[in-house]
Amino acid sequence: MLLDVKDIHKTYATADGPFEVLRGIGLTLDAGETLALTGESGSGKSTLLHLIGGLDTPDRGQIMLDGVDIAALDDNGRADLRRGTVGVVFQQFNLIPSLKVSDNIAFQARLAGRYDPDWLTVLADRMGLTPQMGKYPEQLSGGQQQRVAIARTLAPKPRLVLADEPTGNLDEATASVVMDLMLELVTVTGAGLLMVTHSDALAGRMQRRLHLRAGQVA
Ligand SMILES: Nc1ncnc2c1ncn2[C@@H]1O[C@H](COP(=O)(O)OP(=O)(O)OP(=O)(O)O)[C@@H](O)[C@H]1O
Repeated sequence: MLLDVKDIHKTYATADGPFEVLRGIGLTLDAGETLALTGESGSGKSTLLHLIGGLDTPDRGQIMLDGVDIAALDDNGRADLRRGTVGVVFQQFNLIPSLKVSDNIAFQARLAGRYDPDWLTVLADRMGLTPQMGKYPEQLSGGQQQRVAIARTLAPKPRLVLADEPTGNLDEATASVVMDLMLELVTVTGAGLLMVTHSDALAGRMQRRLHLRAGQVA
C-alpha cells in the first residue's frame, strides 16, 4: 500500500478557542489508484492534504507513506519527502517568472536529483507544451501555465501526487483536458493521486471518492 492514513486529528488555535478541524480521519491509497476528496468548504480537505504532504503535522494519528510514518519525520525528513516522493499541485501555479517554461518544468526534478531529459520531453509533448518550452510564464495563457505547473510536479516522478483543486480556475473544457492529461500521466508513472475537488464531474473520473463532513469521513 502506498498511503495509509489512520486516525488523524488536527486542532487549530483560534480567537474563539481551539477548533478541531480533523476528527479521526483514515484513508488508504494504492500505487496507481486515484481518489477524489470532496466535502463542503471548511470540512478540512486542504488541511488533510497539507498533513499528507508533510507541510504541517497532525496532533494525533499516523500517515504511512511507503511504510514510513511521515508524522514522525523531523523537518529535514519532511523536506526530503516534499522534494521527491510527494508532488503537490496547488491552485496557484507559483511558476518562476525569470525561468523559461522548460526550466520551470525541470526545477523540482533537478532539486530532487531526478532530472531525466527524456521524461521531460515526454511530459512536454503529452501536455501540449512543446511549442512553449522556450517562452516565459507571462507569455502563456492561464491554462498553459496550469499545465506547466502540473508538468513540473510530475517531472520528478513522485510516488504520490496531491492536488488541491488543480483545475479550479480553468473553464470546464480546459479543466477536462488538463484532467485527462493528469490521469494519463499518473497512470504512466504508477503514482497514487489524491485530489481535492468541488466538481462532481471531476470526482466521477477518479476511481474512488471520499467525502469529508466536519472533519470526519462521511
Ligand atoms: N491555520 C489555521 N488556523 C486556524 N484555522 C484554520 C487554519 N487553517 C484552516 N483553518 C480552518 O479549518 C477549517 C478547515 O479548513 P480547510 O482549508 O482544511 O477546509 P477545506 O475543506 O479545504 O475548505 P475549502 O473547500 O473552502 O478550501 C476551516 O474552518 C478553516 O477556517
